[in-house]
Amino acid sequence: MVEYVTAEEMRALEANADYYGVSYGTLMENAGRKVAEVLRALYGCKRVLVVCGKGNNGGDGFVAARYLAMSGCHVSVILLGRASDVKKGPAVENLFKLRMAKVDVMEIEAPEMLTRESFEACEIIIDAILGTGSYGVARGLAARAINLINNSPAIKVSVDTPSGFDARTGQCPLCVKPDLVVTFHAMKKGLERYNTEVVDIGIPEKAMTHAGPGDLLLIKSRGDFEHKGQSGRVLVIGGGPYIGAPALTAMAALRTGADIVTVASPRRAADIIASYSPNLITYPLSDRNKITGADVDLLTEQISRHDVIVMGMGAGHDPETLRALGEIMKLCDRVVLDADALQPEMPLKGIVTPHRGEFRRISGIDVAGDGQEEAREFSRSKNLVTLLKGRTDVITDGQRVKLNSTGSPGMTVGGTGDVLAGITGALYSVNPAFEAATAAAFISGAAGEMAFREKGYGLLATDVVHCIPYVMKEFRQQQG
Ligand SMILES: NC(=O)C1=CN([C@@H]2O[C@H](COP(=O)(O)OP(=O)(O)OC[C@H]3O[C@@H](n4cnc5c(N)ncnc54)[C@H](O)[C@@H]3O)[C@@H](O)[C@H]2O)[C@@H](O)CC1
Ligand SMILES: [K+]
Repeated sequence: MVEYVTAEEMRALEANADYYGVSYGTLMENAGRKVAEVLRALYGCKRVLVVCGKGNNGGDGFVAARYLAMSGCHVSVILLGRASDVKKGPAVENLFKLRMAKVDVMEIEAPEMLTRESFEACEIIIDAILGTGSYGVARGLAARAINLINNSPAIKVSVDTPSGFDARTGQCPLCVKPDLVVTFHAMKKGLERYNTEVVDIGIPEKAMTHAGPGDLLLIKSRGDFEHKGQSGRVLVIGGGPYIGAPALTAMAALRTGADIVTVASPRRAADIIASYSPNLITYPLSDRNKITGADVDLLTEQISRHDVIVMGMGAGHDPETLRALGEIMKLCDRVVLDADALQPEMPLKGIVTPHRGEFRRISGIDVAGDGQEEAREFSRSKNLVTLLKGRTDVITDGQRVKLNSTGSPGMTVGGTGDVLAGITGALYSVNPAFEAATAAAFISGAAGEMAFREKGYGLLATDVVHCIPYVMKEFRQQQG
């Protein structure tokens, strides 16, 4: 079976590779070198014209041109724009290296500079105009260059995708008609119709198996939405014997970007939580001290008004409370279940976030090794997503499995599990369960690492909450 990656998944893999030590620059170097190698092996050292765009696809073209020139081939380069239009770090660096290697680069400042003659005086054209960053129909200089390339008798080799190919849709209304596509890492949907060679560019195994910043690129969060409420409404149901736990969950959900977070708690807890922070909306339940059967009807409307319910934290295990939690669970559709809501007799669904002891309680299984197989089988049989917490977290929907190894030793302090549940709830309110749980595990651990750098073993769960927006901002900005 052919393994496909989408343009978004490729971006995520590249970001994870960078995080796990193979930089964007190294990936580009490998990509360009591989194109030059394939071309030399198939066609020998002919006169080559490399047509480069301003993004990273063009960057690959600069690298390929340098390698071909170094191996003695006659190479010239057309850049569709000015050198100053090349903005992305690795592409800028490789344009510089190309100039240092004394390869002629012609900067195209106006459409008239693109003439038929320049595309006919070569035997091979490397098409490095647009890659996976392309969307919609090719425009401007790119469109003109694509037409001229297609009218040239030269052999055409496309870098990663034929320019003009929209990797999001697999559509190609106006694109280069290549003799060969050299695509990176894995097949992209729609490329089957071309003569395509897949080459390895050194994305490390860990970038695929482990959560990383790339997993944040696969989810939506605040900033991807325009109106209030669109970034998610989360209802936290918990509290009773413990009061801080649901408050931490709610604060974490807010810091992750949820628009509206409501905490439904027994009255005593609700009053105290309301006094913690003006950011928290509380919904007092019927009893003063614990969640009871009388709350089931009371919560029906609240549940319908929120996108995701996060429940269990701080509720205690009074039998009446557990019975009520089970009944409330039946009313929920999208739900994150933690702590006291993790009981074997409950109708578990959505995302469960057990540590190993809780996992034993709900599955009857004592995890021996890394827990991957046990968690996967449990998720498959219950049709839910498991986020099994540990030194290395396991996230699985029964089919896919991701590991997460962010986190710090200081996170053994109480309350960090409540924080993770809150992050998970906020992301799940606007994303699919598996992607939300994976990104949540990464963010929670990375926030814990940041808090540990600042506070060492004195870190508190509230410090982790404080760091959530910083890590989300940092990792979303770091893209090649
Ligand atoms: N991110 C990375 O580090 C790596 C990226 N790689 C290469 O980078 C490519 C993706 O790079 P980018 O994300 O920079 O994107 P591209 O280089 O594919 O294109 C980006 C540029 O094209 C413009 N554009 C988009 N659609 C257009 C259209 N229809 N008509 C005209 N212009 C259009 C955009 O405004 C942007 O300036 C991959 O295909 C691959 O070749 C490889 O170097 C491996 C490493
Ligand atoms: K291309």
